[in-house]
Amino acid sequence: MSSKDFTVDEVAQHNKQGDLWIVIDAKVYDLTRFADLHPGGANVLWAPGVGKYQVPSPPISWNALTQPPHTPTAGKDATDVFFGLHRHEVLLRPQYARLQIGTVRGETERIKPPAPGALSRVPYAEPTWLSPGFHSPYYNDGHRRFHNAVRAFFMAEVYPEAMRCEENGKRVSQALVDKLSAMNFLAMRIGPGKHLQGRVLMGGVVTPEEYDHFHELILNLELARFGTRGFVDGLLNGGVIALPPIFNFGSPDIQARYVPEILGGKKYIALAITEAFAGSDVAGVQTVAVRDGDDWVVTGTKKWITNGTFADYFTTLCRTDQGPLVLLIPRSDNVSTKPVKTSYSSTAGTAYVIFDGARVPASHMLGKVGQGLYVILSNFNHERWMVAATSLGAQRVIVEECLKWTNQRIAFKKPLHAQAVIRAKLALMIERVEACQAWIENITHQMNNVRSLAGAVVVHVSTDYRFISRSGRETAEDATQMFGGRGITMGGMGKIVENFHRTSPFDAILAGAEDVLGDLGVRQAIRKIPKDARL
Ligand code: HEM
Repeated sequence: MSSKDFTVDEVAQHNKQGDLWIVIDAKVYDLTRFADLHPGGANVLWAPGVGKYQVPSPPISWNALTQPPHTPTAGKDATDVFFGLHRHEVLLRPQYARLQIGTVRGETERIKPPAPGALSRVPYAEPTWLSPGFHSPYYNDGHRRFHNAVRAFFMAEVYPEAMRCEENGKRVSQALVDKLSAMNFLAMRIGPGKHLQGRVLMGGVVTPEEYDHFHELILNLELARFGTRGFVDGLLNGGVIALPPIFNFGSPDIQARYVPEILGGKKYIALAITEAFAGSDVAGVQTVAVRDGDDWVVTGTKKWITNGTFADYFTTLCRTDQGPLVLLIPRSDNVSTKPVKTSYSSTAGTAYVIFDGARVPASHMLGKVGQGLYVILSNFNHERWMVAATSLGAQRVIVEECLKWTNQRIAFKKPLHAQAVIRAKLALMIERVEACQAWIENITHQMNNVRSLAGAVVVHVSTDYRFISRSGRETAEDATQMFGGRGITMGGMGKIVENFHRTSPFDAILAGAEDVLGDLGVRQAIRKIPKDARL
């Protein structure tokens, strides 16, 4: 017998205070010294059925639903008790993994976390194009290769920092930005276009010519899988929304001077539109630009500016005596920022920005005087689509969280999903996420096939955006009910649901309030009703 191979009888003898072993999924843990340090307290570990090892019951499976009457397993072995109270990741943390002293003879572990980057096998946890047996008209093998590379890279390189920054509120590290920049992450997030020319994307897995909006959709959906909304916005979202006006309206000199260092991750940029004075009514901004010789002098404030706390440049909407104007304003002694504490993590760098007579040369105009609203509004559609994609990605993770949780949580002596009311909530969140996916893929296909988001597509982006953000909040509510106290607790079992419940309102506000956008979509549709259309 190997020293790490214990019989069931041996394990069962270590079942008292001062000598406590338990088995979780065929692995033997010595909790004797850990008991007093256990965050859940020591006494729960002496509870009947915990230290005393029993032959594990069959795993509670999704199929159990179809096999009534279900055999209750609560409290009969430490595996089920453990997974009713902790996420699997607890066992993988090095300080806890070392509590394992061996395995139970003749048994093998059954509960394995998917390998980093692997697809989830939980139903609905992946979009259908990634699910065995399904087909899609939108994705090809190149998209699959890209997806594999992105998920593996994100899980290995980005996920650990996402967890840290979401909690400690610090901005993304330069080391990670450098790694992302080597993949041309920010350039890819802006979408297909001339700015990709000559770049090696994701290590060369896709060429700039092949790169399309479905690649971009994949990036957004994968980012959302972290369940860290603040960090996702902190991950250079400022650049995603502030650079296009430079591409589309900046002079060649301005582009040559600023774009390379921003796409290279050496400098940061934010989009400065919203103010305490004006949100969805962008035309109401109060920040003023006054012409003084060859310069513009800017005075005013901006609020809720994503990445603003660490931005070097601001793509800024101002008013002038001849109409709205967008200026690229570098940080200077006359530009200051301070954090705005919102309900998501300050890793997003959300800022209050004060322009106090900031002077910029006229060469920094992005478009003409009077054209400012056009510059900004033409940028909004892409941002809305991105926010909708982020919301969708997060909703899918919530569906997976809820399916797993209701499968492993025992209440009233049955898995939670033995309750019809829980299954009804699951059905609703599944149908919402699949409808959102179908809708966004349709829009993405249109984006691949029109030169700019115009006419009918804009109508759809507006209503699509509203549908997805509303679905997100309904799913957040349902998920929170299923997780109970855990759904309102930061950290632990319900941490992803809690994060989504707290941050899903962002999806209904960023890039224009969802109600304003829904109304915009309907007004545009009304304008398009043929004059001779009658019932
Ligand atoms: C290897 C064994 C174990 C380790 C490493 C461990 C670790 C932890 C940790 C880190 C937490 C804090 C919450 C979290 O991060 O999820 C926790 C909470 C808790 N643990 Fe354990 N635990 C173990 C076994 C058990 C067992 C067998 C029980 C059985 C009764 C138990 C009962 C609890 C309870 C009741 C809480 C509080 C849960 C809450 O606040 O929602 N733990 N444990």
